[in-house]
Amino acid sequence: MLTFENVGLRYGAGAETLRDVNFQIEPRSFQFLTGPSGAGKTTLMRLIIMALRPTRGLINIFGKDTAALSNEDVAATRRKIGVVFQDFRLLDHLTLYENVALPLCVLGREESTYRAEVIELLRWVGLGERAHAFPTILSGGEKQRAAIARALISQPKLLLADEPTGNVDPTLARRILRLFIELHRSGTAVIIATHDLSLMDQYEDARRLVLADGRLHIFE
Ligand SMILES: Nc1ncnc2c1ncn2[C@@H]1O[C@H](COP(=O)(O)OP(=O)(O)OP(=O)(O)O)[C@@H](O)[C@H]1O
Repeated sequence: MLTFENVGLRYGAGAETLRDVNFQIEPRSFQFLTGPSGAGKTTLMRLIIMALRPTRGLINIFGKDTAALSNEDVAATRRKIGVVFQDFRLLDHLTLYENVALPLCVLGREESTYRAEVIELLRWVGLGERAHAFPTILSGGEKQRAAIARALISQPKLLLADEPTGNVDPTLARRILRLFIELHRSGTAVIIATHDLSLMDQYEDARRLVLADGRLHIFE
């Protein structure tokens, strides 16, 4: 469902941040993306969601060459990808329910068609009681789980999560990992960017994509 072929990315005039990156992501697969701080994990995720264009190489997603996509196709492709950003990106003036419902609301869906789905998803991430709270009064872990719910509401085929356990204690990190594993078992491909070795050790079946010196090394 996603292929990188000889992808390079250079910011400005400096050296390449990513070099000759080659990998494939299969449907229903689970992988950790790891590497030292500054290795390019966020950059790689931004390439996948087409927030950045590669300096060279080919990126093919859901069977299409991303270089050939029209703006409309880019928007349609992004709707198939759920993203949990490092900084959550919740809107503070909306309740959790409204934040999670937003992607569907933007698509013009009637609230009656999704209300139950949003409540169910908030329950699934353990925030059923917090549906009408505003993000400003939530803990880091609660915001994290709300951001996960929002990424999942459109039932994406591919989920990207950037340091999804960076702000939570080990118990909550385990719980969040279990949510991602459950999601993967229900058919979504999952890529989790993380530095957290103990988190990766909890799911040894996962592939590891390791960035170092701009190159990607794959451990099946
Ligand atoms: N917009 C930008 N312009 C110039 N350089 C950038 C930009 N964004 C990132 N970089 C540089 O690219 C490199 C990779 O950054 P990136 O954020 O992708 O790393 P990361 O592996 O996600 O790091 P971390 O684990 O600390 O989040 C770093 O050297 C960073 O300074």
